[in-house]
Amino acid sequence: MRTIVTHSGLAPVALAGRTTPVPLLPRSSRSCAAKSRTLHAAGPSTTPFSGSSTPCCVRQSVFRPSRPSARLATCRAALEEAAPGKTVLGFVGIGIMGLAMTRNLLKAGYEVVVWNRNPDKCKPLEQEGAKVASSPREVAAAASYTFAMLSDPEAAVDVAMRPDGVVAGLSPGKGYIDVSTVDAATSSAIAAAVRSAGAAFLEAPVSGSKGPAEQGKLIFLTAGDQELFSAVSPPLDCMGKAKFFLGAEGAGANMKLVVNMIMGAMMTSFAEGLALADKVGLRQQDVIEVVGLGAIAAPMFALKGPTMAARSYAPAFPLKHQQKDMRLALALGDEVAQPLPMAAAANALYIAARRQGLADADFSAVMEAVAEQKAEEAAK
Ligand SMILES: NC(=O)C1=CN([C@@H]2O[C@H](COP(=O)(O)OP(=O)(O)OC[C@H]3O[C@@H](n4cnc5c(N)ncnc54)[C@H](OP(=O)(O)O)[C@@H]3O)[C@@H](O)[C@H]2O)C=CC1
Ligand SMILES: O=CCCC(=O)O
Repeated sequence: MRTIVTHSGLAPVALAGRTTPVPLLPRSSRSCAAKSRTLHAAGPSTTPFSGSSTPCCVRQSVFRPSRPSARLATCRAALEEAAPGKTVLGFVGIGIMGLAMTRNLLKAGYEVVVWNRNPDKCKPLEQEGAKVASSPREVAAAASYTFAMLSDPEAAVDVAMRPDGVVAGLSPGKGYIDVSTVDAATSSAIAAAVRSAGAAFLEAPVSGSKGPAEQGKLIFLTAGDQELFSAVSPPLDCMGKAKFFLGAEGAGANMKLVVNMIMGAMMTSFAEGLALADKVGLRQQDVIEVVGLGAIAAPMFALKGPTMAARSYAPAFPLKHQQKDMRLALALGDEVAQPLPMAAAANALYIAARRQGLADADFSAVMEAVAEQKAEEAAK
């Protein structure tokens, strides 16, 4: 597992529901007890709990308000490194990704307590040894570290903060790791609620889809409490091939939105290319092969091209989630006055595909919106 501890020089913080970059004050970092595989890629990172007894990899000053933060006041319990046979893990949100990720934790020998809104989705995991809880609170109360993989910001907030939600089951010494794709403000709000319960928070959205989730080859884009990052590194390593610690919470969410915005626009461009090729009598299979041999070759094109040519869209990454990510990325661009015209055009196509009833199909079904648009244009 590749581990990278880095930071961007700007720590995203949520202010009045917005994500605002705050400059980090430069200071030399010092490395202590760093894991041998930890690579300090780009300078210092943020300091985790000041009162923690666990050594951190890097330390630095971060601009903070003069009032002591809730984080420093409440999060003092040391976090134990997770280990199979010793640590109980929780997982809420057993969808496409949650199912595959939990399976890898079970395979690694962890005791796992799970919850899903639709309890039927927990049944296969129960047969594989997971315990099924009746609420998110029950999961967090039973587990040392609880992971969440939920659809969108609304679901993430609800599962964390409802009366029988995760936060109600947390206490000092526990941690909450939200691996859902959400915006930085949502993540910061959840982080504040988690810390007010005395627990630690890590946002850890993932790059990689159903296949990498099944193969334990996800890429974790984490930020938040670095001590929790260290404590849950063993389970992260069961589920992924690389993990980044990017600084204060918000940085992981923003990184994920940047990556998925690029991916979403790449997919629409690819779909347009396939549609145009078809219109001018080229074989789509030939286009896929030519693209795969040149400078714009991409694993995504190789994986999705043949099924797009066959107009078959079994969901690995549901289109409604890709459209949500485009929406969140555009909102982020709006906040920081960054024009994103390509992403905006791509987003319109994902919206069109949703209107065609393709929200639950794979995001490559945006092909149908492209083809439809071309047909409409031709009819004009
Ligand atoms: N699929 C992929 O390739 C990837 C997805 N992601 C991100 O991971 C997250 C999950 O994706 P994925 O597993 O594909 O999606 P799914 O649609 O398969 O799963 C969504 C999960 O969220 C739960 N959920 C939705 N709304 C609520 C709610 N209001 N209260 C409680 N639970 C709720 C669903 O419960 P229920 O079953 O009851 O509906 C389900 O467990 C998303 O944020 C997505 O963007 C990130 C990387 C890759
Ligand atoms: O959020 C979904 C990402 C899908 C992928 O990285 O392949």
